[in-house]
Amino acid sequence: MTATQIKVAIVGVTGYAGMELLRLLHAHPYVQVVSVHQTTATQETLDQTFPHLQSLYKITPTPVDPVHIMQNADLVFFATSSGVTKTLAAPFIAQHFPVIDLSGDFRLNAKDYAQWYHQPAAPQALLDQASYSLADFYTNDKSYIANPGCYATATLLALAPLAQAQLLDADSIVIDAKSGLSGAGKSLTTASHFITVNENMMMYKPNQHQHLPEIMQQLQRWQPSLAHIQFTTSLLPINRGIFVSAYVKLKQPLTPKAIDALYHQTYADKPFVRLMPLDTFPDIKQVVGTNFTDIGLTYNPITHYLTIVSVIDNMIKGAAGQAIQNMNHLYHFEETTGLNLIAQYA
Ligand SMILES: NC(=O)C1=CN([C@@H]2O[C@H](COP(=O)(O)OP(=O)(O)OC[C@H]3O[C@@H](n4cnc5c(N)ncnc54)[C@H](OP(=O)(O)O)[C@@H]3O)[C@@H](O)[C@H]2O)C=CC1
Ligand SMILES: CC(=O)N[C@@H](CCC(=O)OP(=O)(O)O)C(=O)O
Repeated sequence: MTATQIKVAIVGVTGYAGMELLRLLHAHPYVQVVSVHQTTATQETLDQTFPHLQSLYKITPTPVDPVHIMQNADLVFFATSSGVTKTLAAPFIAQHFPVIDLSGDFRLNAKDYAQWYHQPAAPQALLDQASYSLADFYTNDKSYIANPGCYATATLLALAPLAQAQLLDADSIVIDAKSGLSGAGKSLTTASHFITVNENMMMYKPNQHQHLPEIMQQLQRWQPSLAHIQFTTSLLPINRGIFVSAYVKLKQPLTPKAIDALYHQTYADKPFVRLMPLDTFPDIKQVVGTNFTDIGLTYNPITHYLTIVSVIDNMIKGAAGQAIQNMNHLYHFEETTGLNLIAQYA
C-alpha cells in the first residue's frame, strides 16, 4: 500500500531543531513542507538566509497564522523556545489539528512546569489535550504530541527495561548527563561563547534541570514506587551528542546475563535502540547524525551498582528525529520512514 503524502508546517524553522526537522523531512517520502514560520516577517526566502539550502527551499518564512496553517497543512511542528506553544496552541487544539511540539510546554503538569520552567503553565484545559510521547514506547491517543526532551530521552531509554520490570532500587538512581552545545539552541550566552566551551567542560543546573521532573513523571508511570533521582547535566565541547551515565542498584539480585537479556527483550522490536555487547560501551560519534539510541551496561559485583551508558544525537533522537518518529506513528507510516540514517564514521 502506498502511504498518502501529508503537508506539514514548521514553526521555529530558523532554530537549530527546526532546521534539523527541515533537513530530515526533505528526505521523507510521504511529507511535503508547505510553510515555515519564524517570529517576525521577512522578505528573504529560506535559501537566501541559509546558503546551505540554496536551490532547495525557495519558501519565505512568515509569522504564525493558525488559520492559514490549518487551511494549508495537515500537521504542524513547533520547534520553538519554551513559553511559545502555551500561548499559540489553543486554536490548533480547539480544532483537534495535529501538533508535534518539540518544546517543554506540554510535557509536565501545570505545577511542575511553573516550578521547573519558572513561568506559568498552559491552561489546564489545553494540557489535558496533550500526550507525552516517548516515540519508542508510543501509546499516544491525542492529536497534540509533546515530544520528549533530549536528556530525558537518553535517560529514560537507559532505564526503561529496569523500571518497566519494577527492578530499580528507589534510593540509588544517579544520572550524570552531558550534552553538546547545540542543545542550548542558537541564542548566544556567556556560557556558550567558543572560548568558554572549547577545550572545557562544566556542570550546570545541578538538581535544577527542567528535564528532571519529566524523567520522574515517565519513570513513575513504569515503576510507581520511585520518588527521586540524582540528576546532573554538563556541557561538552562538541556540537552534537548526549552521553548519559546512569548508576543504579536493583531491588533484587540479577546476574549480568539476566540484566542483558532483559534489555534485549525490551528492545527486541525497537528499531532505533541498539544494544552493545555486555561490558562494552557506546560513544557519542556512533550515533551523531542518526535517530539511534545506543546503550551499553556493566555490573560491579563489589558495589552492586549497574552502570548504564546511553548516547543519542540531541538534535535528532533528542528533538527532530524523534518528532518524525512520532509523526510516523501518528500517520501509521513505517516507524523508520525518513530516518534510515547512518552516522558519519570519520
Ligand atoms: N536543540 C536541541 O537539541 C533540543 C531542543 N529542544 C527544544 O526544541 C525547541 C527549539 O530548540 P532550538 O532549536 O534549540 O532553539 P533555538 O533557540 O535555536 O530556536 C528557537 C526557534 O523558535 C522560534 N520562535 C521563537 N518564538 C517564536 C514565535 N513566537 N513564533 C514563531 N517562531 C518563534 C525562533 O524564531 P526566530 O528566528 O524568529 O528567532 C527560532 O527559530 C526548544 O523548546 C528546545 O527546548 C528539545 C530537544 C533538544
Ligand atoms: C546544552 C543545553 O543547554 N541543553 C538544554 C536543553 C534544552 C531543552 O532541550 O529544553 P526543553 O526543556 O525544551 O527540552 C538545557 O540544558 O537546558
